[in-house]
Amino acid sequence: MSLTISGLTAGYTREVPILSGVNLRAEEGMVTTIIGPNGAGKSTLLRAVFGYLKPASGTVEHFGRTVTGLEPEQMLTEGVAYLIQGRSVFPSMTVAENLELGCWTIRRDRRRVLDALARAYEQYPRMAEKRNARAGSLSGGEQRMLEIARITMTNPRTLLLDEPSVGLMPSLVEEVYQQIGALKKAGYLILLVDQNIRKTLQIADYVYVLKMGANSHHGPAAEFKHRLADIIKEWI
Ligand SMILES: Nc1ncnc2c1ncn2[C@@H]1O[C@H](COP(=O)(O)OP(=O)(O)OP(=O)(O)O)[C@@H](O)[C@H]1O
Repeated sequence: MSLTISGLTAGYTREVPILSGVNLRAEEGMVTTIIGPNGAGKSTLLRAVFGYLKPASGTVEHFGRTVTGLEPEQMLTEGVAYLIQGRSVFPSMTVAENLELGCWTIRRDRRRVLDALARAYEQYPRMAEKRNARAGSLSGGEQRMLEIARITMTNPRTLLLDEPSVGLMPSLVEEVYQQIGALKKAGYLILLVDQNIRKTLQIADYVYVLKMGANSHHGPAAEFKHRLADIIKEWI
């Protein structure tokens, strides 16, 4: 099962397309990473897949269903979750309340919400310990853990992760990547964008390089570890 993007063209205005005919295929149980120079359109691609931007053309298929142009709420229902770039916890709300906010698509079914909370506490014991603490009192790494836990509350199959390690000190980056490793083991399809290319290549199975909104290279991560220096030279 896969997420397949074909010929996707999208932008923030009609006049200026940022993505021009992007193709990508990401598989279940694998981490697919998108790398490229600043402004290449990596975050824009995730936004266009999740429905924050309407594609001008092209298609997105998720686990055999066409999901092109659906709204973000519909994408959640389709089993796609999105970790947005930057901080997204509500600092004055508790950890438990933040997690409940992640239950958007199942919010009317209290039983399912409670089950989802129980699952999250089992998977993230630190969140269980701090369930009544204000999210703003957590460390930067714990806040990121809360954000990742929150996007799994609706039981998605696919996680779109935009810059999960940005702004974190190295030991916390390590923690976040361990978490992503655990999510991969759990079988999620993960599409990852992160400035920390070295870390992404350690965890990735497959790599796509975007340049100026279009495909440049792609291949198994193992190949990229040797070619990375040459590829980055091309960006400068
Ligand atoms: N909200 C926005 N409105 C208009 N243009 C935007 C917006 N966000 C990004 N852009 C433009 O879209 C292009 C691609 O940006 P995007 O953030 O997708 O690149 P990126 O590859 O993720 O870069 P970075 O690694 O720097 O985050 C850039 O030219 C950027 O200026």
